[in-house]
Amino acid sequence: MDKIKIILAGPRGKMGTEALKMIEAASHFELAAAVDSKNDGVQVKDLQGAPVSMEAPVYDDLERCIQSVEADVLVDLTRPDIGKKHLEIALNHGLRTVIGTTGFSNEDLERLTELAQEKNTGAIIAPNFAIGAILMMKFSQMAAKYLPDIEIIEKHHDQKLDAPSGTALKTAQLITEVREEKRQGHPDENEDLQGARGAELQGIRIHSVRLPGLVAHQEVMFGGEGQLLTIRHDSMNRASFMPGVKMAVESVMNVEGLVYGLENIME
Ligand SMILES: NC(=O)C1=CN([C@@H]2O[C@H](COP(=O)(O)OP(=O)(O)OC[C@H]3O[C@@H](n4cnc5c(N)ncnc54)[C@H](O)[C@@H]3O)[C@@H](O)[C@H]2O)C=CC1
Ligand SMILES: O=C(O)C1=N[C@H](C(=O)O)C[C@H](O)C1
Repeated sequence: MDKIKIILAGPRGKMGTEALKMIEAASHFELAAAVDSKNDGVQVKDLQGAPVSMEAPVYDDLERCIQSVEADVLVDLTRPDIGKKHLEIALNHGLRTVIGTTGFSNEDLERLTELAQEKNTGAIIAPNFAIGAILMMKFSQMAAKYLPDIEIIEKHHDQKLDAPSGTALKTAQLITEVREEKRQGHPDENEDLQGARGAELQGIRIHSVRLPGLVAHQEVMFGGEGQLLTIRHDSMNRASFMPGVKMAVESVMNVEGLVYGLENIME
């Protein structure tokens, strides 16, 4: 079997450095190049935190990288504004893409779904690669059918740029597929301090906590008469995401159009 040749965007980041280790350890993956915001022309092995044996060039521009190296898949682990641009560039070049970067709006998803169709190219946007988090979202969708009063509390490290998290948005979206829109709380409820009740998506409340010491955590709370159900997932480190990144890279080789969420490719 030919190796899957990967361009990794964001190789110096918390996720990127972990992804480099995963690529190096997978015998059927090969790093074709990396795209960084700087370090154009250096070798990946010379980046801080990179495996010392990784011989692949660094580019500071994705377009030029795609034109210069032979690759099968782009993996993007950068930042919201860059991830969107990168997916657009990759699709325009017909390059299959796995996006772990979060911060995509519904409008972004609609536009990029159309572009993937138009360019006849497969792509996966995975708001969360951790298998346990996918299960947490699926279990929450199941529970929402029976307990429709729901509050999502997501907790992340204080370097996170987007709020709410991609996982919280995806969880809420999955729940809206099975739950009628519903106003929660008292009909006369008033927010005496703006934001006290969190963000709102079709009546579901979403609260974002940002603190040093946290990695990535989410609780979905369901309230019923005389009972509470809490479904919770914790990622303690970035290694927790890597089996999902690996699965996404393998799967994107056979995907048509844009797939939003790893649950769509898990058996
Ligand atoms: N889908 C998932 O399971 C997960 C997704 N994430 C998301 O992945 C993204 C990255 O997260 P972290 O690694 O924690 O962030 P980070 O801040 O540690 O890393 C981001 C990296 O992107 C680089 N970057 C910025 N502009 C760039 C450009 N133009 N080209 C190439 N690289 C560029 C930065 O230099 C930095 O090294 C975030 O959007 C985060 O929300 C994070 C963890 C899990
Ligand atoms: O920024 C992070 O760290 C994470 N981002 C993703 C999200 O926004 O849901 C996935 C995970 O929660 C970690």
